[in-house]
Amino acid sequence: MESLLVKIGGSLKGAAELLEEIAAYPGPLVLVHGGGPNIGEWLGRLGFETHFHNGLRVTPPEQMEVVEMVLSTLGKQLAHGLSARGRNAVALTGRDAGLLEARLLEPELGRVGEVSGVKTEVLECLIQAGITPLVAPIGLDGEGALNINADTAAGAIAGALSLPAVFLTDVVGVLRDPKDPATRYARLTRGEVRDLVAQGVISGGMIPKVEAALNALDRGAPWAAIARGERGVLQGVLSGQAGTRVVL
Ligand SMILES: Nc1ncnc2c1ncn2[C@@H]1O[C@H](COP(=O)(O)OP(=O)(O)O)[C@@H](O)[C@H]1O
Ligand SMILES: CC(=O)N[C@@H](CCC(=O)OP(=O)(O)O)C(=O)O
Repeated sequence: MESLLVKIGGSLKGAAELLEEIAAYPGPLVLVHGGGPNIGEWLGRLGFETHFHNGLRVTPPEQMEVVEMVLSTLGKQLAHGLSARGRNAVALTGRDAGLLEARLLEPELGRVGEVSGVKTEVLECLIQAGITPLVAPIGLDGEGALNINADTAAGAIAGALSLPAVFLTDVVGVLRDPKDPATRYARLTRGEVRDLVAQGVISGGMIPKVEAALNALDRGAPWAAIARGERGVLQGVLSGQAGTRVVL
């Protein structure tokens, strides 16, 4: 069975149904998870205000520790959820074995990074050993941890490992009308993506997803798709029945 990189959106909050689906996949998987809603919730509880700029969370240094704590805990919870369902999983962040080298994106965004290098060794070792790695999107530069959008991290890792990239989220794919699941695009080219972003049809959290899908393809992923994290989705995406395939 084909190896896949699967990105789990924070919007899915590790739903039991999704864990069942992922645990049951018969082939090797590398998982990258988000956690945006949980990060927002914890920042709020701790009295921090949170702002987004072009879909990225502005992350002042004093909030970075919270981001890292939330993502690390979420990774461990997901690893437990999968291990308990018979798929042994280990949760990592970009700090482990130098996995995600990053650089500061724009100083005005605070500790927000983009991936500058992926050290794939630890992922390859775990896959070889039959263990599923889960990666939280924390990168490292010379100063310490950087907050990376999880879609961006997933695209970079899929490219580095030459794995198909499957972005699981809370919608069935890219939609012409975000409120109507019947308007799903089965396939989108780079040019079509660019037009839909310019028209405002693709907005918010969908922008980093389509960009990450294109980036993964540019870096060597054989294919990329965006689909809803539900039972049967991985087979659906593999057969081309579910989700939106992004092509070059
Ligand atoms: N054209 C579009 N089609 C589908 N969803 C869209 C579109 N434009 C914006 N979105 C939004 O993108 C969201 C998915 O991104 P996001 O909330 O960041 O998810 P995740 O946490 O899974 O990464 C959808 O729930 C929807 O509100
Ligand atoms: C820089 C940046 O925006 N980082 C994201 C990282 C988590 C993420 O991307 O989670 P989702 O997949 O749930 O959106 C954040 O702080 O929310």
